[in-house]
Amino acid sequence: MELPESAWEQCVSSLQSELPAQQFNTWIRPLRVQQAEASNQLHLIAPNRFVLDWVNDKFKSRIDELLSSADHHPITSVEISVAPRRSTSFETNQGVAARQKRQQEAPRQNIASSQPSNSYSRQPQQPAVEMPAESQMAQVELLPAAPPAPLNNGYNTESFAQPYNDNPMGQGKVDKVDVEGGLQHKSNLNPTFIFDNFVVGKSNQLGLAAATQVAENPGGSYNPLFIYGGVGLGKTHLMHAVGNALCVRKPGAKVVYLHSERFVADMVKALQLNAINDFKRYYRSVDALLIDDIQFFAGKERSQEEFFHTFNALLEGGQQIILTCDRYPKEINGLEERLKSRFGWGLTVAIEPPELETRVAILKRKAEQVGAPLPNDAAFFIAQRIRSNVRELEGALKRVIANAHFTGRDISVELVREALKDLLALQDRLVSIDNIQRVVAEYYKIKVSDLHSKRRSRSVARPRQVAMYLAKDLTHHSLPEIGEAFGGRDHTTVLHACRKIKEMIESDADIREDVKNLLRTLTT
Ligand SMILES: Nc1ncnc2c1ncn2[C@@H]1O[C@H](COP(=O)(O)OP(=O)(O)OP(=O)(O)O)[C@@H](O)[C@H]1O
Repeated sequence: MELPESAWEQCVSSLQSELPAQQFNTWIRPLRVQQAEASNQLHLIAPNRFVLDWVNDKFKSRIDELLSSADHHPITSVEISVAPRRSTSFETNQGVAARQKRQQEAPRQNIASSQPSNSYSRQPQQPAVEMPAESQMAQVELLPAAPPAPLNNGYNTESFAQPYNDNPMGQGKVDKVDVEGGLQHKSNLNPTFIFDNFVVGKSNQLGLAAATQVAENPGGSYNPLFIYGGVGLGKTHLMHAVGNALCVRKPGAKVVYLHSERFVADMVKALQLNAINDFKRYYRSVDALLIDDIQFFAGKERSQEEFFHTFNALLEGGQQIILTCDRYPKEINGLEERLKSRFGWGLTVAIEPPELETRVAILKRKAEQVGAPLPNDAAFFIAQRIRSNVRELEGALKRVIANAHFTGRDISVELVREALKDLLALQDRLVSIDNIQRVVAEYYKIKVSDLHSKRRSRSVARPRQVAMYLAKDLTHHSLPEIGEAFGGRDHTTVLHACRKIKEMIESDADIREDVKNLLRTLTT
């Protein structure tokens, strides 16, 4: 191994232990080492300017520090630049030729005018040469997308993009219908999922920043935009927000949202009806393709194959792709390697569960939207009880509002307690001190009795402190009560444990991960 590379590996593993997984995956993981000219130099490649600027701003000094003190071969000069343009089939002459062929094949009668109505400002593209992503950004303002093909084989393209009605607020996905040259196109965009009503906090600010960038520069260097994170955290909302913004920016833009299961179902249907070419043409003609929950592609080889080609064609044409997933691309089992690696070509951002203040802000905003006054103490009460999922937060709020409506009372903590009685009772069972001790002991592979014991070895003392911290955070027991439940300890011991773990959550990635996992187990 080249010396700078092994120094970089060391640096990466230090950063991995120092940073939250979300930050590590978003900013450090995509960096690549370029062949260095001297053993004390390192040249890193960032996939795009967004990552480059962020890394330079936030992590460069730490990277310099770690590399200059690398064990055997300190690096004295570190340079980071943006990835050169990819020299794959995407931007090769064959790629351009393929796209031109698609355009020529598209039937003339469907082109209303020589100006494409469904593209962003696009310029003819030069055959590709290796060039930095800077020039790529300008260059991907590309050719018109292939105009829509006529329907044949009796296959109605409308069915490609049925609304996928998974909106828990109950409005359903409202379709936008464009009629272009006889092709009925449905965007499936939910008009209520917009940037304006997306509440930002620490947990989702990266996702929002990336989505905003894409809305401002579709088909630019953040293509594809890959948003990942747990259930009900706002991935779909952000994706629609980009789509809606694109339609405002360019009325008539052909933006298509669909769930990955719909893509699979439509593909199967197209195969059955012998209409796979229509299927291909349809998806390759869009300005932006938004596919939700792509983990459902796992294990579906034919769909992956088809999606792979669609994906390539869209990227090649400078058309924006946005994908969401419940996990980091590399962690999707059953997905072809070539897709995994392509998913990381643009920008990958994580959305984390919202912290307390963001949960309160979301509740207040949602209540305001429906004109229901929600006092702060009631909002805090709900937000403290429902932690891991915005969709559940919304569900709880809906129940509270409905209860206030039917009983003719104002919303208060008391009313919240009544409206959410069954949910809170279930939670109380889940987050009793006994259960916390059981879950923590299981997680750290120790015995519950160890948590009660006087043993002070690190392997027991740290889990005990974590369990005390969780007991304070999740239950309503006082410090003396918690101390009592941990082998009759003093309340100052509990207080010390809570402070220590709180501090470690900031400074120690392992503890942060442990607490996050335990919270997830205990609250969902
Ligand atoms: N930051 C936020 N501000 C306002 N609303 C939010 C926010 N995050 C999530 N929501 C709302 O929470 C609900 C669930 O969000 P969404 O459907 O986008 O989640 P998801 O991450 O795509 O979940 P899944 O993985 O289940 O598809 C939506 O109604 C959305 O509007």
